[in-house]
Amino acid sequence: MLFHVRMDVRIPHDLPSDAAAEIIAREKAYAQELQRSGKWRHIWRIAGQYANYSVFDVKDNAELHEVLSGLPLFKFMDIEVTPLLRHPSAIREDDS
Ligand SMILES: O=C(O)CC1=CCC(=O)O1
Repeated sequence: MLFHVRMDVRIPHDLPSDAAAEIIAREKAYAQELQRSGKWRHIWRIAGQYANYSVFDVKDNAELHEVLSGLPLFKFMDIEVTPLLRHPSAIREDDS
């Protein structure tokens, strides 16, 4: 199943910068591993915001929840999920 996900990152201003940097480094490694696995299909920075639009390809809602709740930045994020399905007018064969 495909899901469009918006993540807004809100790291508290009083979090020490070395702690923030460590979490961000773990977030990057986690995200890149999921991209290599094919579960995290796209990640795009939203221009001018500490936020991204992503597309996940996972088995079901439960797997999406597991993936998202495992994000090192999870507790500092607002996350909005939109389930996707193939549009009847789509012509790309690999978009389903
Ligand atoms: O910077 C972000 O948008 C948050 C994030 C998600 C995966 C990642 O590496 O950073």
